[in-house]
Amino acid sequence: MSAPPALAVENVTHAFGKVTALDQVSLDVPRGSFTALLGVNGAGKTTLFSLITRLYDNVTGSIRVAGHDVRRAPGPALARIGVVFQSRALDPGLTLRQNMAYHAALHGIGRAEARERGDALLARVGLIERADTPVAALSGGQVRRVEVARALLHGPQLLLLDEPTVGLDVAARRDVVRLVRALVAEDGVAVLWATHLFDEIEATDRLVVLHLGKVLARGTAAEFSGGAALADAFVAMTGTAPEAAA
Ligand SMILES: Nc1ncnc2c1ncn2[C@@H]1O[C@H](COP(=O)(O)OP(=O)(O)OP(=O)(O)O)[C@@H](O)[C@H]1O
Repeated sequence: MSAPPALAVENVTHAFGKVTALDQVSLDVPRGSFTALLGVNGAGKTTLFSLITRLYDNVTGSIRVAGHDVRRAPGPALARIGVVFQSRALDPGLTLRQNMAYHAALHGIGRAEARERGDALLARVGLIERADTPVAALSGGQVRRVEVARALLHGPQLLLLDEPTVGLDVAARRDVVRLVRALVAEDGVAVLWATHLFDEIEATDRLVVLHLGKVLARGTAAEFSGGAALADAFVAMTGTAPEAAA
């Protein structure tokens, strides 16, 4: 039997009162793949991430991480997930190394191993020279790269990123995208990348289009756009104005 995917979401529905944020959502992220989750504001991306990471209990359906159901086996499932949320996860007054040590301790990683892994990951994201600098002195793009390193401390198979380039300038966006794609290609990490920015998606990427809580399309970006620009295909499918989709 082949190994289960890094993430398998089946028929997940979630409502906030009368608002159905997710409606029978199914998708998967194969091991070692980059999958883009494309949706404009209110699509349900953050709600989905909150269910995968058990901030919310999923009400119906199932979510499995490398075969482990997040409700029935939360420990093994969560141990395999790294997350970069929209909100900042680092203490700005602490240095990069101190932040890494703190998060390693939260994962129960011993001091010596934490230092070794923390430094290796800071090197991986190109910031080892800044290891003893406070996070407050970094640029927005550098902070994002440290957040990626932090999310990888416990060696997860699946990395979730919720609109990680929002608020960054063009060069910093490009660096973060490149870094995460390299983690997939070279380190075998599986990535689910939530975004509303079409230019972050490449033709060969696996793509899930989420709109108003429903999955409207799954496949490669090229299959979805059928030769047209991705934004045009999205607007044609959803009727959402280009301004909102930009
Ligand atoms: N805590 C909450 N209480 C009530 N409604 C919520 C809550 N969180 C999300 N919603 C609603 O659920 C729907 C999906 O929101 P969600 O934040 O998951 O979308 P999103 O794709 O992440 O969009 P954004 O990029 O704006 O965060 C929206 O209609 C939103 O208003």
